[in-house]
Amino acid sequence: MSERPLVWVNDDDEAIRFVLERALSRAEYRVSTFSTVGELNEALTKGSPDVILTDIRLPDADGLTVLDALRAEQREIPVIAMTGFSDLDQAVTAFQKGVFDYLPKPFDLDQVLSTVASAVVHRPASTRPAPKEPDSRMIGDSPAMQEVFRTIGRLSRSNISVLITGETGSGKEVVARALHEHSPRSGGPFVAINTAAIPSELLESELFGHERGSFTGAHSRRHGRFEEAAGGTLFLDEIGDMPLTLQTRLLRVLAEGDYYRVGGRDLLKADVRVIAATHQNLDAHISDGSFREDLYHRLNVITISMPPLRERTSDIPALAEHFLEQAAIEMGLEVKTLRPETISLLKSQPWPGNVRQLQNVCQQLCVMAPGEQVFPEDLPAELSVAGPSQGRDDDPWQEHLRAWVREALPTGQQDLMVTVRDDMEQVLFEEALDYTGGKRVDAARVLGVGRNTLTRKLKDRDDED
Ligand SMILES: Nc1ncnc2c1ncn2[C@@H]1O[C@H](COP(=O)(O)OP(=O)(O)OP(=O)(O)O)[C@@H](O)[C@H]1O
Repeated sequence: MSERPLVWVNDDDEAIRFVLERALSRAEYRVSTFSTVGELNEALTKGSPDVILTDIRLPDADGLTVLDALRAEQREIPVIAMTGFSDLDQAVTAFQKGVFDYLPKPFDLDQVLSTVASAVVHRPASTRPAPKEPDSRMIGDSPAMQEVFRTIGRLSRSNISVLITGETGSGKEVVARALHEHSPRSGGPFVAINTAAIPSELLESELFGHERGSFTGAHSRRHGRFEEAAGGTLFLDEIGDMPLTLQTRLLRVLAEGDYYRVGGRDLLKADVRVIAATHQNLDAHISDGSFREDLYHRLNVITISMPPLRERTSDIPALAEHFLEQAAIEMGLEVKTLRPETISLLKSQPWPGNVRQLQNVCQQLCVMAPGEQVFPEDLPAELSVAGPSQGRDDDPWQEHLRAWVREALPTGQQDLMVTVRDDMEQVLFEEALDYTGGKRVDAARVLGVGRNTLTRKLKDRDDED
């Protein structure tokens, strides 16, 4: 997952800083605030935001001078200017100096957010944070994953379109990267775009680029993802969310092999292999008319279906080990290991968030688990055990028992019944005696067994000890 975009706000009015910081943080941006041009310039020597929002009239200098500083260093960070003393001249000057957009105060917060969103999407590729080198190792011993590996292997000499289906977090992007890395295009770029994350009105220019002035806010020519991915692979994630008009355009580009930037006249060659992914049922979208059937067939030359994690629980130990190690390296902490009973518990979870959810749990454990070994009780609360007292047929403890049995049987372990019964009695006796303050008569009553039975069993245990 990429990092949240960083927005720097420069305004000498504390109330404005407060309001903007709150609104932007709620919209999932990271925010830093400054109150003078000096402070902002100082910060620019050490860091680089994705977008700068600056007042023009600041106590020490004109806020627009930041544009001169950025230009001198050839840094293309979009700057949005704000001012309470707006007039046409000032707006014109701001645009001439190269601001991304201009917001006269008092502004509407929704307008600020949409302008920032648009600046983030259209910032030049060079200012986007370099994607973290992904650990492209794909883990999975389960038969289902072995089948996925075989398909990737079979496709390694081809450039055909692949549609990857599977629940969210099941590893679709990992598969897309693997397909790219094992393809004749591996020397070219791998460019991913999440169709669902980009406002539909910006998606066309995001994909195909635009010419300067082709629409409001298009202040300079921009290369689209098709151009960025030339010679490589374009990964279209969440393809099911693509608006119909754009589906038509995409289909035409894929069929004809060339396209124009938005507002452009130069015909560009679409030199990409397209891999698409979806967690949705595209058949249903085709039936209700929200997805084009002809585009579906063009994208879906081969389908790879990612099985959900809960259907390949045998992958959990290796995945967890990998994620615990990765988290420890990233955070500079010691590598933790899972106790066998913790693994059994993890295997019995429903994993609605799939591999990504397991990855998050491992990151959490890396920081929070107290010791080097991770015990079941160290797991986050949502993975903890509910007792049988809740009386549901699918209570997790039965699932844990099931997972334990499944694990124990192939190891050749004998006397499973005896082991389980002894452990169960031990827990029941201890808890009941604890509850009744050590009174055996009462403990036998609450457990629903005869007093003599309880006494005999306790004696047997004492003798064994
Ligand atoms: N088999 C695997 N081996 C190692 N890491 C994996 C594997 N599968 C998934 N991951 C990791 O789990 C996380 C989620 O995977 P990925 O982003 O590929 O899922 P996705 O199906 O594309 O999700 P979404 O539907 O939300 O886009 C990523 O950090 C990825 O590196």
